[in-house]
Amino acid sequence: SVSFMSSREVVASSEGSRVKLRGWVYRKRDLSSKIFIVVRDSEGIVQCVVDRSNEELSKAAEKVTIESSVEVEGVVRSDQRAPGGKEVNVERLNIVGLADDFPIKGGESVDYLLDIRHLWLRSRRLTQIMRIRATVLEALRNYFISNGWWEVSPPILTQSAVEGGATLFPVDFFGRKAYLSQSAQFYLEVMIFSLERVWSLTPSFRAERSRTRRHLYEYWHLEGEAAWMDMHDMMKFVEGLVKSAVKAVLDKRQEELQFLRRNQEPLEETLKSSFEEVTYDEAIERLQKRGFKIKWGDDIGADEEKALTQDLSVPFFLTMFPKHLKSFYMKTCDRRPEVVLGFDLEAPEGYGEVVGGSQREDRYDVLLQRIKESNLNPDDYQWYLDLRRYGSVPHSGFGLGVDRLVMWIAGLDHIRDSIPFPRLRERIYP
Ligand SMILES: NC(=O)C[C@H]([NH3+])C(=O)NS(=O)(=O)OC[C@H]1O[C@@H](n2cnc3c(N)ncnc32)[C@H](O)[C@@H]1O
Ligand SMILES: [Mg+2]
Repeated sequence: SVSFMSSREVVASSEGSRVKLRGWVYRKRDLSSKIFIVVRDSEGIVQCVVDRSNEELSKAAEKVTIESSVEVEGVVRSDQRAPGGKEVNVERLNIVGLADDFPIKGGESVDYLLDIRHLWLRSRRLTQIMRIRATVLEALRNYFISNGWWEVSPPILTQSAVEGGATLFPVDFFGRKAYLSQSAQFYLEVMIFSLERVWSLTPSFRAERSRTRRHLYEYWHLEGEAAWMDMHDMMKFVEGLVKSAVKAVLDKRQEELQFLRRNQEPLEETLKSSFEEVTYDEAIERLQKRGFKIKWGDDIGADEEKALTQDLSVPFFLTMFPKHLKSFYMKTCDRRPEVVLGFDLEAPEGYGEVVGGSQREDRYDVLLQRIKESNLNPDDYQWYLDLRRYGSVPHSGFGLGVDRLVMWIAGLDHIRDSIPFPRLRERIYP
């Protein structure tokens, strides 16, 4: 007997082949002499045709509803009008699960579609995006592993604010205050004294004040930390990491990029170019030339990032920030103590920051001073300070926003479509 084939295999089968496929009813058209049923599976769609002259088959075909799960058996026939140029002449149709009236018919509001995200994720557009996301994740993991970095598993329940107290989500931990992790960084810094080069992929949580198209409240955070590497060493590694993800999508997800009508030129150019380093000083000058009322020491926010990246096709590094703009753990520049060895990777086409990283302050007394300057309680960071008391080493690290990287590579307008279940200011359902 014939075994089940994917929609891709069916469309690739030659005329006259007998095939069996299964999936969900994506579209249905009821005509006088035929009923067209388009079946969707994880690989794509296939048009199946029921001839009305077959009464028993027609009864089943009339009964089937959108998103019903079905098994189909029949013979492949070429027809240029059908998706992929092939269709199946149905000889057997088994309704596995008859669907209720499917609530998505087209034209629904974004808010309503987010309310039924658990059903909207079946849509072809989100399915293409989730395949791109999976390929990005696979490439990122493989890049670390193939370069000999060790995956570690940091805690999510923590008592340390890494990126400031304003975006912490507090958790009641049996009467003690804890927080959902903003970043695994400090725990990765522990691990470099044994494994030297480590990485983790975890959810990070940010109680963001601003609602923008590139902020989630729970996002997927790929972080790396390495002993002996300085800021520029780490920037070189990050460039290779990001390029590996872009290359994987260009090589393996062409169908999806074309379905999304993503202009691939910037991605292709990214692979052919090296990422420029633009210092904060230079960025301020560029913004002033563009008419921004900005001076040295001001923050470079979303609008400024957009202006700096809008007309570019290749990511670039923004480096050497004023100390007061950045986190306490960043190492100050010996030549310019008012500047820290921090870097952000800015994605082109207006997407902005996708990676934040730095060389870390490895001197105990300077780090302690920076903690105090930042109005933090040194007692909360005693274990982190300890790392500078027992064989401290120069070291650097970074955090990459997976959802932001997917948003840029797939060319999305809003970060919410880069992740299956976006956590937004008003949304933790479904
Ligand atoms: N190990 C490290 O050195 C990471 C460091 N402690 C850190 O958390 N840096 S970061 O705050 O810039 O966040 C890193 C990246 O994490 C992403 N990010 C940061 N915040 C968000 C939100 N709210 N939504 C989505 N993505 C976000 C964005 O791409 C940032 O560049
Ligand atoms: Mg940042």
